[in-house]
Amino acid sequence: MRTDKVGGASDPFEVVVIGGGLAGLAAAWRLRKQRVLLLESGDRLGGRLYSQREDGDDYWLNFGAHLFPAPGGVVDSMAKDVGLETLPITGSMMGIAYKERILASGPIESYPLRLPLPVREKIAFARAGVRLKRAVARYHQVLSRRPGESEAELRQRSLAYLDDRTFSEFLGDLSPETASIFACAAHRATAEPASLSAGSGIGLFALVWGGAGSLIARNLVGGSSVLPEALGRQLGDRVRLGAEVRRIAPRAEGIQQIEYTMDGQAEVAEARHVIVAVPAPIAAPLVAPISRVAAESLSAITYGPFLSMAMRTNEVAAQPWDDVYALATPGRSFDMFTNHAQILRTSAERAPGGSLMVYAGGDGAARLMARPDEEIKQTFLEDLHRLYPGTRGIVAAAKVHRWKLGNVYARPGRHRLQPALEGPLGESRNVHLAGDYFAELGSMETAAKTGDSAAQRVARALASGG
Ligand SMILES: Cc1cc2nc3c(=O)[nH]c(=O)nc-3n(C[C@H](O)[C@H](O)[C@H](O)COP(=O)(O)OP(=O)(O)OC[C@H]3O[C@@H](n4cnc5c(N)ncnc54)[C@H](O)[C@@H]3O)c2cc1C
Repeated sequence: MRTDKVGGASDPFEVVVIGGGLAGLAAAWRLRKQRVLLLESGDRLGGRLYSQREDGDDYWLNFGAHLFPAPGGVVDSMAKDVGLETLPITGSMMGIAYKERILASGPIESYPLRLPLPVREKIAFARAGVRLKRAVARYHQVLSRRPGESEAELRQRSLAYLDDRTFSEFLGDLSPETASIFACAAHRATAEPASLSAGSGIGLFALVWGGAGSLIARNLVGGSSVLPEALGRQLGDRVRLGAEVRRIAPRAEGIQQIEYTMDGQAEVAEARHVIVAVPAPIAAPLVAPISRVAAESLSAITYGPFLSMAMRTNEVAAQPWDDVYALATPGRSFDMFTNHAQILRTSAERAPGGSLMVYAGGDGAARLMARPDEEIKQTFLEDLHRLYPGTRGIVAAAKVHRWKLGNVYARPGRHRLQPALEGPLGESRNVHLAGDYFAELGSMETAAKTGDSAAQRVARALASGG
């Protein structure tokens, strides 16, 4: 076993970051002028940001997160630091396809009237919609930041909002048809309405209806992976890929020992601070020797799966989905249809080809992801052709990706887990958590923000000799 300090020097690393998703990257990026090492178990950076682009192709395949937050946040600032710029999405983001009808324009309040539902269903759907709209308005009111309130305090209030019941209980009795429409929305959080907390379900709609300033309103030309790749290039040898951390343990006062494997070899690094930026179920056993209570909270955090299929298409003419960015698709094998070429449809002349993705979340995704790739492809493609018959014959390539830990979601009672996760952990207060699970719904910005906050804490401690 090799013990790695700083390039052979006798001092330990100032900080080791575990996990190269956005949370870990934000931490490493903030601390790039320190002696920092980022350990990532996979063969690429980005975690749940994952896109692929063939050399010379204008289009990219997208498998994971793709909606970037509005300017002004941590993700935006990192992107700008490496010379990238996200662009506002101009296509429809709130479309819905139900049975044979596709609604991709007009006020959402009009959807219940325009969907092919029996009159009684339209009324029930409209009623639930009004309750939800009111709850979203209240959510924005209640959760606007109070003077002097810290991020952690705001998070705690946000997690506690309507955390005593499920989203199903909040929605009340719905017929199976209307319930399937709301279930499709909950699947965007990888949950079923009966397991999602009411506050979380309302927060999801607040996000989706959030408009241009929302956490999910922009795109990165070239694909989401362009950002982690650019950060990785600049971080250079501060990053180790294929480095799977197995254990963290206090070695001496103020020093943590990080055991990992790389290229089949056992390795050890030592560090004054450790930022653990891996999903909660993976973080739990890692921090157990340092904080039992944090490990227990991490183990109780819930994730659901996503199953995505990215497709390169080879159409030569304009298509009915050209102006659509995202469409909810209740009642199908997938819950969402997204058009990743939409951001490129800026000129009057429409370039041939395109890139689409469909994905499922929640119980349906869990069932289907157990099947072989070919069966998943066939199931998704048949449904896609029913949705847009024009897709028949133009799908040149389709690739499936399984996200077992697709996204984090809050169950009722979630806010009680939070205090154990905030702030430095352990006797030496030098182990820190970061990740999207700090919020009731995972997002790029939460991940990056928590990584950045942990890094700022570390920078302050190092500056004062800690
Ligand atoms: C299909 C899909 C669509 C999504 N859409 C959006 C969207 O449009 N907008 C949005 O804001 N969010 C979206 N999300 C959520 C968003 O991707 C996540 O919230 C965010 O990227 C999480 O970042 P993270 O750094 O916390 O975790 P991750 O991205 O999961 O990063 C954790 C990293 O740790 C590594 N790791 C794990 N174990 C170890 C170990 N033992 N040692 C070393 N490394 C380890 C992993 O390989 C991974 O790279 C989506 C997610 C999915 C899956």
